[in-house]
Amino acid sequence: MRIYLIGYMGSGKTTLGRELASKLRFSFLDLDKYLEKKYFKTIPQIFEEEGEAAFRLKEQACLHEVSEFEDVVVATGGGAPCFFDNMDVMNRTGYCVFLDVDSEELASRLMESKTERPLIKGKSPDELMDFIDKMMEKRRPYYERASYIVSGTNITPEEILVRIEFEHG
Ligand SMILES: Nc1ncnc2c1ncn2[C@@H]1O[C@H](COP(=O)(O)OP(=O)(O)OP(=O)(O)O)[C@@H](O)[C@H]1O
Ligand SMILES: O=C(O)C1=C[C@@H](O)[C@@H](O)[C@H](O)C1
Ligand SMILES: [Mg+2]
Repeated sequence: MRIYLIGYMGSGKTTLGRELASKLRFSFLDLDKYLEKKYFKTIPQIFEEEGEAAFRLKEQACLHEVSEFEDVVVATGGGAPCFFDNMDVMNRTGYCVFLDVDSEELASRLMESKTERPLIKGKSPDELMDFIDKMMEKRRPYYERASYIVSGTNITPEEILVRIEFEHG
């Protein structure tokens, strides 16, 4: 059994993923952290030294590995569902949950921690909102291929569990 949390940067994948895993007594895995450990480099370093295309290939390789782990909640990278066969892999090997948080809320959360996220580094609040809106438009069709979509500014792990248990017993 595997649960994949997908959604934009700041949607709460890491925060909710940890809580969900602890409730299910599953392990928790953050795909970004897994990648950094595997390649001995931080994500900002990979973006800077090798470019985004190289990062996406590494991300795909990590997802393929993780898709064979048992009883795990995986917080994916924000862009992971939108590249290669990643969405197919997740839907084939587990339950995929899209955390659908609106851009205003995302921008306010990300303003506090954007230095660690290379795609949004250095943006003003207005630039950030605009950037998120444009990117969400492109990403939404991928995200919406998830088995479950949960939305709002205060998504709880219980809400996700209820959806999964209700539909799968
Ligand atoms: N339900 C929530 N309500 C309010 N704030 C939240 C909620 N979930 C997460 N946050 C806050 O939003 C920020 C981003 O959360 P988190 O790191 O879990 O997102 P993420 O989806 O893992 O982002 P990334 O894709 O960049 O890894 C954190 O500061 C976290 O405390
Ligand atoms: O939204 C994205 O494309 C990204 C999100 C982060 O989780 C990291 O995977 C990386 O910074 C790229
Ligand atoms: Mg995260």
